[in-house]
Amino acid sequence: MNSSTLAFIGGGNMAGALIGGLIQAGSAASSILVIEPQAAQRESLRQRFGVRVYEGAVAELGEAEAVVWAVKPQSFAEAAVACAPHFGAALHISVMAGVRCAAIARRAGARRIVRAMPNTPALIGQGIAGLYASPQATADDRARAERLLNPTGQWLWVEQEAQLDAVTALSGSGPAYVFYLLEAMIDAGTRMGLPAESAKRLALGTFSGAAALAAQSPLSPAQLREQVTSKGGTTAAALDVLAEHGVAQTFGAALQAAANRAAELGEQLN
Ligand SMILES: NC(=O)C1=CN([C@@H]2O[C@H](COP(=O)(O)OP(=O)(O)OC[C@H]3O[C@@H](n4cnc5c(N)ncnc54)[C@H](OP(=O)(O)O)[C@@H]3O)[C@@H](O)[C@H]2O)C=CC1
Ligand SMILES: O=C(O)[C@@H]1CCC=N1
Repeated sequence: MNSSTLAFIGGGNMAGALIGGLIQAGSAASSILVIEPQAAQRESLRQRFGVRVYEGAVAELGEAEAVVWAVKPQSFAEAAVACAPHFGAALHISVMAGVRCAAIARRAGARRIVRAMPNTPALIGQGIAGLYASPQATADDRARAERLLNPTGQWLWVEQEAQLDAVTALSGSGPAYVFYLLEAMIDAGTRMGLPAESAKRLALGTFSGAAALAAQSPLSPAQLREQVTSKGGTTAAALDVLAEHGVAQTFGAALQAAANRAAELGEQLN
């Protein structure tokens, strides 16, 4: 990463993950500035990474060649009013769920925009993000966004902006579904008599092992599931209960609700 100035608007979880990755990848701390209203967050970012932190919009935003929008969608309008007067001709990269390029262009005066939808495993370099570039973004802009995301894990580009709502529903919110299943499996194991620590280890090992197998195997997830499922055996008994309760359909409905919410957050800002 080169050392031209990068400005983060919002210094919470996602900004912290991205900044941590950039610093580890060799970016100079002095090239990163963060606007963050919470004193505790500012202090944490300053101590962990040595970046420049400010409570509110400052003239230094004009130095930024790239701006990263990492506030909640509901905070974007107010933040844009405060910051927009200071921006130069920067590339704008947004990680905000739902907020459309059109709204970022209109409210922040941005022209070249890349939207990214990362997820929290980015905190340990094992995230996966979807990226979308506005038609005005250049090849250099895309490369810059890739350099921002690289240290946090994997990324892929989508062709249509609306597809980012599906990315948000699947992988942006996705870690929460995995944690939810983990909690349920650990609880069940504990109720069936395992020590809590053992149940946790077994559940975690099962998730990481199954994910690694699915990633490496030429077989589809459905075929891998069939390999586990002996006729008349234990897995079949469990899967019958999941089917009776329509768990696959429920998952479908849950992801659709997340995508709808992303679209709604976007519409509120148009
Ligand atoms: N968490 C996740 O898993 C993911 C989040 N995202 C997106 O990333 C964005 C940030 O999420 P996350 O990091 O979790 O949220 P956080 O709440 O941790 O961070 C946002 C920070 O921005 C601050 N803020 C509020 N208003 C302003 C302002 N006017 N100027 C500057 N900073 C401001 C907030 O302060 P205060 O608390 O006072 O409001 C808060 O500290 C969201 O848009 C979300 O959709 C994307 C992918 C995954
Ligand atoms: O829950 C949210 O709105 C954010 C976006 C994706 C993950 N967290």
